[in-house]
Amino acid sequence: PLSSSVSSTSLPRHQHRLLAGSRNPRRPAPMAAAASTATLSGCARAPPSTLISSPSSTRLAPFASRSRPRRLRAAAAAATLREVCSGRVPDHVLQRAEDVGYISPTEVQEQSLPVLLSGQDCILHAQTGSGKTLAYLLAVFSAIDVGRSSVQALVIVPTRELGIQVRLL
Ligand SMILES: Nc1ncnc2c1ncn2[C@@H]1O[C@H](COP(=O)(O)OP(=O)(O)OP(=O)(O)O)[C@@H](O)[C@H]1O
Repeated sequence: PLSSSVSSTSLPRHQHRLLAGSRNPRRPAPMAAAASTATLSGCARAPPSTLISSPSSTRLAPFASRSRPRRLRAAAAAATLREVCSGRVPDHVLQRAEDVGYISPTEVQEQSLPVLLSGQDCILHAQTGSGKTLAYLLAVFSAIDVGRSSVQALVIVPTRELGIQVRLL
């Protein structure tokens, strides 16, 4: 149930999509789907997908400058990352995030985490290096049960290089 205004082929490679609990098993997730889990709360009756689109995403830089992380707009956020996650992300995950310096959310995180953590489908549309990966990983951590040994979330990325980056984060 993706937003009908966004087709799976019209988005550039760097965009990530989070499909939180597909409600239609006959409709496969698009190739660019970044993560999927069947255990997000409220997924069975979640409203249609939300498209989070950072204004800066319409001004894509040349490929050379997109290939390295951008300076993040984190300091201007009103709430801390911990506050935005509002008790839905395990404390040890937030503590680890703070230990490595993730105190304030980036713009795309600030906008998307309330939606993601409520269990809704969400498409994140923002420049490379804007913090999309951490946003959907926090949503995954809020949904999985670390006591279970079965696979509960799947992150699919289009290149091996991106897979390594996600794993490092
Ligand atoms: N809230 C934050 N505070 C500080 N640094 C952050 C924050 N969120 C992410 N970062 C760092 O910013 C860098 C870019 O983030 P990330 O890889 O999540 O961006 P992205 O939008 O997913 O990029 P891409 O489109 O290339 O996959 C990473 O090095 C990450 O560690």
